[in-house]
Amino acid sequence: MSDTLSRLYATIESRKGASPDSSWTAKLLSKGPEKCAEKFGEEAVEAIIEAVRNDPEKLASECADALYHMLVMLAARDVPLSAVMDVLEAREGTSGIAEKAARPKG
Ligand SMILES: N=c1c2ncn([C@@H]3O[C@H](COP(=O)(O)OP(=O)(O)OP(=O)(O)O)[C@@H](O)[C@H]3O)c2ncn1[C@@H]1O[C@H](COP(=O)(O)O)[C@@H](O)[C@H]1O
Repeated sequence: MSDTLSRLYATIESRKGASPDSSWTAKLLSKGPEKCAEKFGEEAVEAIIEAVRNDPEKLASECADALYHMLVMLAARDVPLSAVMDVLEAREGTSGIAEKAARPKG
């Protein structure tokens, strides 16, 4: 599963500097990191709408769009997918409830 994401991230990286006429990724990246972030936000909202509507097929499709646009947003800021995976791996085995309780109060 994460192999698919890794391959997709590598494809997105390879589009840096490609022609915006032939690649949607290149077109998006050429608009800058802020636009990429905005686009991710739009796609995330579309996924939320399908989750609320409870349409499993459309939810899966919108989440695929959101994941793709999240990877584009990361690439636009030169944050590798491995950095995200490292954070997730470091959290493995720690309950979210325990993590929240251990946070410094402030
Ligand atoms: N996974 C995706 C993917 N998901 C969604 N999209 C595109 O993201 C776009 C967003 O859809 P929208 O409906 O929001 O587009 P829109 O309404 O025209 O956008 P606006 O003009 O309203 O901003 C569409 O053009 C989709 O085709 C994707 N484009 C590319 N990929 C992957 O990226 C690879 C490289 O793609 P290119 O960079 O185009 O070669 C592909 O082989 C795929 O694996």
